[in-house]
Amino acid sequence: MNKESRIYVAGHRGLVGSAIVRALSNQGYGNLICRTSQELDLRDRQQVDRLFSEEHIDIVFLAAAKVGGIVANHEYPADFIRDNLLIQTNIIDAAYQSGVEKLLFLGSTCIYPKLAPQPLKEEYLMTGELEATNEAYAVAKIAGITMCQSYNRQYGTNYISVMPTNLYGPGDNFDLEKSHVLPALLRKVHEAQEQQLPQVEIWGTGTPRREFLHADDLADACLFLMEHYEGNEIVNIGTGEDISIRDLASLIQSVVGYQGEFKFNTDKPDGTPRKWVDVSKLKSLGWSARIPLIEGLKSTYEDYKSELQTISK
Ligand SMILES: NC(=O)C1=CN([C@@H]2O[C@H](COP(=O)(O)OP(=O)(O)OC[C@H]3O[C@@H](n4cnc5c(N)ncnc54)[C@H](OP(=O)(O)O)[C@@H]3O)[C@@H](O)[C@H]2O)C=CC1
Ligand SMILES: C[C@H]1O[C@H](OP(=O)(O)OP(=O)(O)OC[C@H]2O[C@@H](n3cnc4c(=O)[nH]c(N)nc43)[C@H](O)[C@@H]2O)[C@@H](O)[C@@H](O)C1=O
Repeated sequence: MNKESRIYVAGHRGLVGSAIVRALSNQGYGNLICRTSQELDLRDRQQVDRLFSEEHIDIVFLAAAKVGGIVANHEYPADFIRDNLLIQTNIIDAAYQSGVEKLLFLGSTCIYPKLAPQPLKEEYLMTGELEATNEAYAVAKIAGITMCQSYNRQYGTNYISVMPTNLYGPGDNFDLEKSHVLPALLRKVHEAQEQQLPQVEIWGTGTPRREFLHADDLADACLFLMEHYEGNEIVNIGTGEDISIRDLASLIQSVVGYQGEFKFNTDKPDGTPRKWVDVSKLKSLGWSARIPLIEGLKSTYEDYKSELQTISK
């Protein structure tokens, strides 16, 4: 990858894709190719082939996917497996057919078994049963990883796969039914504060533990790996520190300045008990996360409030 490379960021309006575009622009990569889902439906192979034949793409960041929180994954498994298999298969194969130099595929730490030993090492892939709430999504991600590895072996391509932990940041999805926990709790606590509500509902027991990485750190890691890593082995991306959902809620409470209480709705699923990421491979390559959770929460909350102001104008 060099500063003249023609770089396609699939999913450039999403949480991850927009952070990758910011990072590429900040580092002087000027030839960026982007399409919204309205302009190009990545589930349609003909449309994908047309993009690759017209744009002479050198590099691909595959950050387009159907993404959602625990309940969305659980309720719409068919949509998650179909859309993700189509999007990633179309892009990976079109990239091969058109001679793309290098591609980065975004997986997720949900590919690891539900009860894998902690912290999650890359070698735990396919060593046990997946978490039921996101099995369909995880199977699609595992297919994407295997597809990249198989193309590398058979066709000599240079495709890498990264497994980020739970992400957050500006431009996240704040829809209460479909989003992940961090944006959902920021919104719920903010609205409870505004409306002076005494309680905020938290799904599940509050005991599951998750690791949260800011999207700008993730994007920085993706660029670093595209510049410095080649290989068939998957690479975890995280901070190496996790937190319980209950403690995350308390942290958000302090950021928003909310005085009310939390009520735990145990009719909602907990999901995987823990997803603590082993980041030793990434560290040994020379990269570590920089944005502390509390700082990332504060800036994401400020961003959320400015978005609300823009919408209300
Ligand atoms: N968010 C997280 O916590 C984590 C995310 N990841 C992975 O990172 C990647 C990006 O996730 P994230 O940024 O959070 O997701 P978002 O939902 O924020 O963004 C996804 C993007 O994909 C695009 N997209 C979806 N369907 C189509 C389609 N049919 N055709 C064209 N474009 C489409 C959307 O485009 P448009 O806006 O134009 O509609 C959107 O910009 C995914 O692979 C995800 O699995 C991994 C671990 C954690
Ligand atoms: C990134 C990752 O994201 C998903 O897996 P998940 O980590 O379980 O995601 P989540 O952020 O939705 O929940 C984390 C925890 O938080 C609890 N929780 C409390 N209150 C709310 C709440 O209000 N909303 C949500 N969404 N969760 C809540 C919730 O019950 C759970 O215990 C998959 O898409 C998976 O495929 C994937 O890759």
